[in-house]
Amino acid sequence: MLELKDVSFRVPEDSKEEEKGILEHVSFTLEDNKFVAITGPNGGGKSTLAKIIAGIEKPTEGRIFFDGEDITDWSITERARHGISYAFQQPVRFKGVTVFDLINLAAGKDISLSGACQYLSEVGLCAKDYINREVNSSLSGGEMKRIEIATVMARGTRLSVFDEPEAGIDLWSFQNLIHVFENMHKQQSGSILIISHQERILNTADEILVIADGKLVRRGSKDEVLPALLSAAETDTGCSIWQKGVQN
Ligand SMILES: Nc1ncnc2c1ncn2[C@@H]1O[C@H](COP(=O)(O)OP(=O)(O)OP(=O)(O)O)[C@@H](O)[C@H]1O
Repeated sequence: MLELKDVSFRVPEDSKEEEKGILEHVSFTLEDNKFVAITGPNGGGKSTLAKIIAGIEKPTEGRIFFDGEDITDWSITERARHGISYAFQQPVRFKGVTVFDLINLAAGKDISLSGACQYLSEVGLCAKDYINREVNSSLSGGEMKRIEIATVMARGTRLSVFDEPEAGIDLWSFQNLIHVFENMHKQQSGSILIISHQERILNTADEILVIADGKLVRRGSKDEVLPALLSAAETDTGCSIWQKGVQN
């Protein structure tokens, strides 16, 4: 379904003529109906990779294919139209738009109030308290995250990319969030690519990719990757755990 071929993303270094490599020669394929988690140290390049897949950033090198078609030069809108959804690490707010409008817009067709409320309930929000609220700064970060996850569910696209959906979500809601992703996966309504630092989310994945220092340093099933990450995390600190415990 999705294929990244030798993708790099470089930016000019401040006050230098050299370039800084944020992502370096990343290649992988993502099959239909798979749940893939991307993890790795802070600043490793995970969000940049997600943005490149969604079309928010353009790779400086390499190509991206979706169903065999080269989508590297496609805009976010074109990618969304062809079935790629993206949930931001820090969701965008829309003044003057209600939560209902946003879910309705995401669904791409007129849905009933109860249909929209169902999505909110699934992400642990009391629908009647939120459905008519404006998507503005009065909503907390955790509420925004959950509303955004509800909109991605309403879109029901072939590939849903979530950037740290757990960020800012309280512990109780986090348990429910795990079920949301488990259910999405069970329903096999598309592929899920999720950036996460949470063991429980990584545990739900069919496959884990580890991105460190801009490179794909490890890829495998959770049984292959997770034990190495966890044991390294117990005995080590800092960036080296990602390199040491996870090398092929
Ligand atoms: N456009 C840009 N210009 C300069 N530096 C950038 C740019 N985009 C990303 N970076 C840098 O690239 C590195 C990777 O950022 P990215 O947000 O992809 O990391 P991450 O793995 O998602 O981190 P985290 O786990 O903290 O969310 C960071 O050091 C970031 O500051």
